[in-house]
Amino acid sequence: MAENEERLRRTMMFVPGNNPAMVKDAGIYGADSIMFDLEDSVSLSEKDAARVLVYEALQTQDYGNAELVVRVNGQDTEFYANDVKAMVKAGIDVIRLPKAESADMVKQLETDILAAEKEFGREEGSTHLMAAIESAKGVLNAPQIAAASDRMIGIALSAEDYTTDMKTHRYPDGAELEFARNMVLHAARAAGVAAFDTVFTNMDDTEGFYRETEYIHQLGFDGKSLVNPRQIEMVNKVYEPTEKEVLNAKNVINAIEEARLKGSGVISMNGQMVDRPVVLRAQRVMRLAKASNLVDEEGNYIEK
Ligand SMILES: CC(C)(COP(=O)(O)OP(=O)(O)OC[C@H]1O[C@@H](n2cnc3c(N)ncnc32)[C@H](O)[C@@H]1OP(=O)(O)O)[C@@H](O)C(=O)NCCC(=O)NCCSC(=O)C[C@@](O)(CC(=O)O)C(=O)O
Ligand SMILES: [Mg+2]
Repeated sequence: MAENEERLRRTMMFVPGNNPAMVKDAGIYGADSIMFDLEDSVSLSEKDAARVLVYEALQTQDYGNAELVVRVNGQDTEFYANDVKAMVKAGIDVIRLPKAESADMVKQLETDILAAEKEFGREEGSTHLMAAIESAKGVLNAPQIAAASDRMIGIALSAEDYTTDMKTHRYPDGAELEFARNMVLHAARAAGVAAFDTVFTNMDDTEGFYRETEYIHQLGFDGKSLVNPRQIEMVNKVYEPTEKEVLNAKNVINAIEEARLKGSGVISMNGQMVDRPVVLRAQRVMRLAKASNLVDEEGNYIEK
């Protein structure tokens, strides 16, 4: 990936940290981000074993280009400190803080990561972090949470815990999540970090999964947290640009490059004004097209 190119994070798949087969094979499904879980999918009696299993896997397995994330246990647990230390030592890309409710919690994680980087000789600042918003308090503090650290890559809505906190549960139309989704999304965008929608847990409801993914794609989320590899291809399908969108994006990028050579930042293309926001959208379409193998190295659409 080029230095300044924004990483695509359409799919962030949870992998229970106590399941050796799933941990070993997690790289074969093509998720943009693999998220090893040490928190709620791991029973209390297996917490230490899961940490060791994930640590070993990070030393020995090849997960290709996937971003590697670990969801550590909460800061109020006896496992949190050892989780953070072990994962920083292993060289994890991102630590996901569950049940984030304040900027102070994020700053605490930042402090703990820095201490571990120093202790284990990791480059300072090389470990990134993200926060999961799982309660009313977390939603209301989402703007401060998202902006709390330079290491922050994104915030995620966690609807299972959130709906429990709100004394409701999940409904097919998602009305109970409307406020939280919009808060998380706006907080992320205002802080310049990624926004992840929540997991969808009914593996057999393909229609419901597509409906929810199309909705959050329309809102502007970068992607979703997932619990099963079968969901990856469905999300990628929803985020895949159409041929018309790719051709238009390519034309926009060509036209603006020509205009810049002539010293102009705004042009008209087919009667439509093309300026910076249009160019940024076109660049994102081209990144998505590349990830879906719709274009060649030069960005030309590959006819099927
Ligand atoms: C759901 C199910 C049991 C279904 O099992 P099934 O057996 O029907 O799956 P199949 O499709 O038949 O599996 C076909 C092949 O894929 C392999 N495979 C399946 N899943 C895989 C996977 N995840 N990673 C790698 N490999 C996988 C499998 O081993 C098999 O491999 P093989 O035998 O070789 O063919 C299974 O997927 C699973 O355990 N998921 C993870 C659950 C989990 O992590 N929950 C915690 C996170 S949520 C949470 O905490 C709430 C939250 O906190 C969220 C937030 O914060 O966002 C909030 O508050 O909202
Ligand atoms: Mg949760």
